[in-house]
Amino acid sequence: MTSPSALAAPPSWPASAWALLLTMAVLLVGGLTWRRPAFPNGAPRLLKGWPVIGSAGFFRSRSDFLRDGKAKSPGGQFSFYYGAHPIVAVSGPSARSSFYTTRGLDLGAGFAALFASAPKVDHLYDGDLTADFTVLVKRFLNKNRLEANLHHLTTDTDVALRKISTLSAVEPFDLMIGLVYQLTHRTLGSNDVAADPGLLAETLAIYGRMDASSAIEIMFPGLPTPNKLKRIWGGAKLHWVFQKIMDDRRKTGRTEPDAMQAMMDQGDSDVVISSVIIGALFAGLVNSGFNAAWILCFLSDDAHWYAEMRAEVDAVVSRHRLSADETAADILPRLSMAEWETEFPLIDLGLRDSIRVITPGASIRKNISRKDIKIGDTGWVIPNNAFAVYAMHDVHMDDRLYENPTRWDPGRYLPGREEDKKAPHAYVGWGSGLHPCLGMRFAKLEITISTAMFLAYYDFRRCDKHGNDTTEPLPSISRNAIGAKRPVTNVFLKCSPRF
Ligand code: HEM
Repeated sequence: MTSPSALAAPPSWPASAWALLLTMAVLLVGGLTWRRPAFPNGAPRLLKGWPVIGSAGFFRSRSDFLRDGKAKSPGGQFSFYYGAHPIVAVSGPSARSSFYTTRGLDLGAGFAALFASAPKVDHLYDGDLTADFTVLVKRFLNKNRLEANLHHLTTDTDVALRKISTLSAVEPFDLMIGLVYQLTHRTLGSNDVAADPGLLAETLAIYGRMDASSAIEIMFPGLPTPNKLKRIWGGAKLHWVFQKIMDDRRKTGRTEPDAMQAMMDQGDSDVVISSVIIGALFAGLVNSGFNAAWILCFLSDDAHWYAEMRAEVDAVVSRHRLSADETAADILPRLSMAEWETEFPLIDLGLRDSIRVITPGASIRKNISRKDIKIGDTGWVIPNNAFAVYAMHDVHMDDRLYENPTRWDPGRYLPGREEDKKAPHAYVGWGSGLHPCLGMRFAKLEITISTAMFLAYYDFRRCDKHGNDTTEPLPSISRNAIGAKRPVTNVFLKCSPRF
């Protein structure tokens, strides 16, 4: 038997430490392997991955991993493990239809388990966060609320655009991500944050630090990984900021016509309110901010669509002008919601194709139906309790549907081409089937406003970081990322005022 003094003796410590580590590793491997459910016979062929961690490529280079796996597998369907999670990767038209339309394939459960880059608040919350979030987002994004809030969107955009320096190069991603964050607070968050540049910057920075999802955290959901601790800390810090605002409102009796107040008035707890706001801001940031900026980049690279969309905006401005001395800044904020939604069809197509081109990654579901689910007519199944993933590129980059698919080309949706209608669920950029995006109306509204006002206020062209003209092609898009990203190198724009 080892005596206590022997344990304390310096030479024996490294050996004991190694033994302890080894034991932990064996327990971890054993535990994981033991917990891994086996794929039943009807599941697609299992792709062999690493022991314990499984197929790390799903995390490191998702698009390549799913493309290669499809190419190597009979019928394009395959199974793999990611840590303890059994996952079936589906592809092709028939599999896509069943992925998007089968009840029992749950979006929230898939997202919760295989995504880990949002601030984490669920440890504070004992209800069904996903279900509550969905109900509240639907409530706050209805037409009347959006309409009542419209003046904030145009005023905030006006203020942000007027701050643009016409002397130096403008980096569109910081500009648009900051603006979208502010507009999302106006609509689904707190006016106190939206109106305070300091609070906006402080809280936006917390999301910025959360950009990277952690492979280890997803593989080993029980471990307190640094990423998980960072997300918990981020969620807590955001909650404290929002709680302070709510306390102040209660103490002073001050009210605001915003989502935070509406939830306070109906008696939601502070944690529910923070959780909904944090989730909504995250949904806005990961998609809307990037698209708002990418559209400007694509326009700066495409003289035809730049001229067409600028003319569309100018025609709207002329149509609504009441006197000769009015500028676009006087006219555009007067537009009603219906006018914003119907008078900019080309900007809408620009956004549609931006989403198709820049959104990498995969849609995720979990089979919670308690039985195996058939993958279309492929003959394979998604086993009960397994996850299913569908890579967006499988359809969006299919050159049998989309001509020259990596090119941004809003004209591909116009009558005569209508490439997105060539097959069922051929466009999944706003979701499809059972899970259309619940934020689409708001996202379209804010991106139409930011793009139209940018085109109305400035002429712009690509430049380098010193403001000199450049003919360099647009930098490429990180297709292997898990969500939308900035370009791999910075893009800059030189802006000249139009009035
Ligand atoms: C350009 C901006 C946006 C794009 C491209 C986008 C895209 C999508 C897509 C593709 C899905 C379906 C995901 C899947 O099938 O796995 C989705 C779902 C969803 N989106 Fe968006 N989204 C955007 C903005 C927003 C905003 C601002 C919100 C507001 C909070 C939001 C809230 C949601 C919600 C709650 C769902 C889940 C719907 C469900 O569970 O059925 N989205 N979105």
